[in-house]
Amino acid sequence: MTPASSLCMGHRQWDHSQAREDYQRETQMPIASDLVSNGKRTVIRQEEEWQEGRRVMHQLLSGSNLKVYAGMQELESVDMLRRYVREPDLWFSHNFRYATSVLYRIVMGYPLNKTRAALDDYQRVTIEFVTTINRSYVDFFPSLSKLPHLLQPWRHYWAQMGSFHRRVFQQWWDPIRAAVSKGSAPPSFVRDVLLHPDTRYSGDDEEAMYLATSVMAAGGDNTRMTINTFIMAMITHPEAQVRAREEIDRVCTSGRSLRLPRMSDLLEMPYVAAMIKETLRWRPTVPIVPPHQVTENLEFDGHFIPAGTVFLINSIALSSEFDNAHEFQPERWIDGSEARTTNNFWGFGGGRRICVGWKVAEQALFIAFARLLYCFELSPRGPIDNERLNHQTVNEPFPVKATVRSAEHALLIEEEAPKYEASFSKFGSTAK
Ligand code: HEM
Repeated sequence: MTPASSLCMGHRQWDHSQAREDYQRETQMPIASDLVSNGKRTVIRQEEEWQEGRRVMHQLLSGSNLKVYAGMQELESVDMLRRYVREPDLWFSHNFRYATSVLYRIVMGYPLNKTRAALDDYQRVTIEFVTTINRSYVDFFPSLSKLPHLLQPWRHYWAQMGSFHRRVFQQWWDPIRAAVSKGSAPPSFVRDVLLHPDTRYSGDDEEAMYLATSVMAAGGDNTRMTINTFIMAMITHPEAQVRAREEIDRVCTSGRSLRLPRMSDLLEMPYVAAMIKETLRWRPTVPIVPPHQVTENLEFDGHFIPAGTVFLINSIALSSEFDNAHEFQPERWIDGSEARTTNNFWGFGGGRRICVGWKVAEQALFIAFARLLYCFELSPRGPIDNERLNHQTVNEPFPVKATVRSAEHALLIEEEAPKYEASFSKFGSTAK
């Protein structure tokens, strides 16, 4: 991959370019892909190896599956709200737990029954991988990886990181694999799609492990970071917080009767829906999408782009094209398509490689945003620099005060909690 020049295409033609669906990744990344990912993390796999995984992952976008996932997301969000009430200072940790639990239920089928140490390892793996992409000069000049190993002093460091990631994945995968083989696994992406005989997935056990854990990691961590960004937006733009809450109150509060927002409220809450795009525009969760490659000659906006051209989607540049780009203004997206998150929007990438979990993410974010705002006032608990999101830290990234809005809201959360507990204890353990 050799980016030779830079051409700013802008965001306005996004739908046009996306519709061509002719992007693939043929770019080699000897560090991020080969050494750190054993060549098997789907998001940076090359076209041919990637296709089989993508065929299988498409099930994540099916309407009937999304309904099941919505139930899981509603359930897990109740646990998140309860944790916010009990330990408000650990808000960032509750966001992480919610995002990870949702993906664990979807992919592996179980509620999140992991120890703190296992969760920390898992988060470290994800953060390490994400910060590896586009980081090493070897990935920009892949021919360096053809040098004799003795002349590649960087190899050892990255290979060790890759071994650690593989070990952690194995610890998460083995129990699920065993439960599926024994016939005791609950419904999940792994049981019902990936390892199901009808799917005829052609990868071996290791391929399956990387696919399942890639989906979990890509989905969980991007969702976590986006919720953190949303919290930052709320504490620095109180007017947006008030406006969203008014919209949610209109739907969920009637006199003294309260109910939690539901997934089915999405169309009734255009401002909250628009917050999804605006959060991802304001401070993009994936600032630079992994490289794409044009597979046929393309005439685009007066430019000729030959087949084989490698290009990057630079989310930060696209985001800054807007009026008042540094302001958080969800209303800029209210055009009737605010609830369809990939319409005219690049935050989930594009073309054939577009994020396969964007609908899962849309649901997870909507329910988290709406429920957090319905139940909590969010404000800064110290000085804030809204450009420092500190996504890479496992500690509090910026100081936040989350205050439950009233005793009635706290009670509502407690009343919903037994449903979550029941779903957890059915698996032989209780929520910690
Ligand atoms: C706010 C949350 C999310 C953001 C911002 C996000 C963003 C992205 C981006 C930018 C890409 C690369 C697309 C491209 O190359 O054009 C991607 C790929 C991917 N995402 Fe997401 N994503 C999110 C949530 C999820 C969720 C919830 C899942 C799983 C359910 C998921 C699974 C994946 C996978 C598996 C890939 C690789 C797809 C492939 O290899 O074909 N993501 N995501």
